Amino acid sequence: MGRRAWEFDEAILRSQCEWKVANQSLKFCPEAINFPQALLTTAAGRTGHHPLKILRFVRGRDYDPDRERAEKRMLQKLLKREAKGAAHELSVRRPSSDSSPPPPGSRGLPLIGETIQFMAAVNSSNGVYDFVRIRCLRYGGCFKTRIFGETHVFVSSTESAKQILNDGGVNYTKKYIRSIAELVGHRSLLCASHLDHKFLRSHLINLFSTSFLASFVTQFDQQIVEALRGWESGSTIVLLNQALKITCKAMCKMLMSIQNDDELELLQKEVAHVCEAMLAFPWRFPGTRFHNGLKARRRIIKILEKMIWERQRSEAWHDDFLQRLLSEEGDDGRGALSDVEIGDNILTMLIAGQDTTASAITWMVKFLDENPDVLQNLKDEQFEILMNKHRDRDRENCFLTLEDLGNMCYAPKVVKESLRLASVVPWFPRLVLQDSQIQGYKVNKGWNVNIDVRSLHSHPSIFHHPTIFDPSRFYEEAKPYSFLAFGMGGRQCLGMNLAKAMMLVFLHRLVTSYRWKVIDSDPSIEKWALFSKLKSGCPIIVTRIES
Ligand code: HEM
Repeated sequence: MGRRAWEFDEAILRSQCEWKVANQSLKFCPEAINFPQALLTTAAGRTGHHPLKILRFVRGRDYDPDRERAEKRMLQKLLKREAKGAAHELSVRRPSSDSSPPPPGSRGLPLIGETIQFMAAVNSSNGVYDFVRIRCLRYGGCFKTRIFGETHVFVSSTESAKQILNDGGVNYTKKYIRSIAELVGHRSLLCASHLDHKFLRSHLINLFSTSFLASFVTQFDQQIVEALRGWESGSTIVLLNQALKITCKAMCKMLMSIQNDDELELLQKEVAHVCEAMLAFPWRFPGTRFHNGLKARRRIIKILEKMIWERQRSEAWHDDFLQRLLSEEGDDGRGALSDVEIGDNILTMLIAGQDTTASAITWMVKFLDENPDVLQNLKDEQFEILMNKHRDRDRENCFLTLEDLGNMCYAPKVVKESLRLASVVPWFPRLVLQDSQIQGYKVNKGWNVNIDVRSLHSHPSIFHHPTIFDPSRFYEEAKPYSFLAFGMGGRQCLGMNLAKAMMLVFLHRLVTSYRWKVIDSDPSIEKWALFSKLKSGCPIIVTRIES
C-alpha cells in the first residue's frame, strides 16, 4: 500500500481540471484499452485524481488482463460507496487530524439537540441567523451544534472558506436539509450528488451566455421603466412587494415566456409558499407550512409539465430557457436533460433568483436612504450616464445596454457593498465526506459544515469598519474568499451576472426617476425566510424627479 499511497499524495499536486485533458488522451493509452471509460471518468471526476493514477491504483503497476472483471467490480463498489456518502478509498491522504480537538459548542439535549433554539430563531424577528450569531459570539469563529438530529459546524475564516469551496467535491459536498430537497426536487442542481451536479450545471450554465445577458438587460430595463411609470408621485410603495413583482416577471419571462399578469401572480404566490416551507418542520399534516409548500411545488411542477408537453408537440419557438433546454442535445454521452430535470431546475431557478434579488434590491434602497453621501455620488454617476445616452443622437434606443452597465464604476460597488452588508444568503451548507481538519478543529465524516458568510462579511479584520455602508471600500481589491455574496468555486451562483444586472438597472432607473424616503426603518427580519429580507418590506414615499 505504501507505494500507492505515495502515488496518491503526488496526485494532490495535480490540478482539478487536469484529469479532463488527460481523459481525452486515455482513449489512446494502451493501459486503458478495454477498461470501462465511463467508470474511469466518473472516478476521476469525483476524486479529482488523474485517471491514469486511478487506473494504476486499481490495477497495480503490472497490468494483468485477467483481473479485469474484479477490477471493474472494485471500481463500481467504490463509486457506489461514494454515492452513499461514504469516504472513498481514492481520497487524498492528509495528515492525521485525530489529535485535533472537536470544535467548541453545545450539542444540546439528547436527540433534539438545539433544534428548539434554532426554530425559535427561525420564528423570531431577528431572523434565523441570530442562532448562528449568538453562538459565534459565545464560542468564536468555529463552533458546533446539533439541529434536526445532525451535527452542524459553522466556520468563518477566509482560509476555511477557501478550503471548502475550492475542494471540488472531494472532501465536502453541497447538502441541504432533506425537506429543502423535497421542495426543490431531487433532480435540482441544489441537491444533486457531485457527479449529477456536474452534468446538470454543464447544461444550465450554457443558458447564461453574454449574448443572453445583453438582450436580457435591455428587456429588463423596458420592464423597469414600465413598472416605475406606475408609481404615483407622493404615494407609498412597499418596495419588497414591488421588487418581487418585478423579479418574478423578469424570471418567468426568461425561463418560460410567461407574461400574463394573472399567471404571474399565481406563480409568485406558489413560489412564496415553497420558499416559506424551506425552514419549516417537515410535518406533512394538512395546514402545516411544509405541507402547503409541497402542495405548491406540485402545482408549479404541473404547470411546467403541461408547458413541456405542449412545447414538445408544437412547432412554435419561444425565446426562453425552457425552449432551449428542450431542444438541447447532450454532448457528454448522457444526452439532454430529462423532463423531470428540466422541471426541477426551472423551479430551482425561480426560487433561487426571485426572492434573493428582490431582497437584495430592498436592502440596497434602505442602505442608500441611510447614507445620503453615497446616494449623491451614485446620482452624479447615473445622471451622467442618462445624459450621455440622451445626447447620443445615433442611438434610437434609450434603454440601457450591457455596455452601459459596463461603463458604470460606482454603482457596481454600491451593489457589492449592499450584498456584503445584507448577506442575503447568510451561510452555505456542505456535507463532510471524510474526517478532516478545519480551523485547527477536527470535523467528522457525516457532519455538516456551514460557511458562515455573514460573519465573514462583518469581520473587522477583513472589512474595515464593517458595519458602515461604504461602497468605496471596493476600489481596493477584497482579500480572496472574503466577499462571498454569490459563493465561489464549482457551486458559485449561476445567476450572479443576471442578479447584478437586475440590481444595476433598477438602481439606475430609481435614482434617475425618483427621490424617496423610507418611512419604516424597522430592521426586523421576515420570519421563516431562508434568505434575509426585511419584515416591513421597506415602505417608501416616492417623489418623481421632473426631467
Ligand atoms: C442577489 C441575488 C442572488 C444572490 C445573493 C445569490 C446567491 C447565491 C449563492 C450564495 C449561491 C451559492 C451557495 C453555495 O455555494 O452553497 C447561489 C447558487 C445558485 N444561484 Fe444564486 N443568487 C442570486 C440570484 C440568482 C439568480 C437571479 C439566479 C437565476 C437563475 C440564481 C441561481 C442560482 C443557482 C441555480 C444556484 C445553484 C448553483 C449550483 O449549485 O451549482 N441565483 N446563489
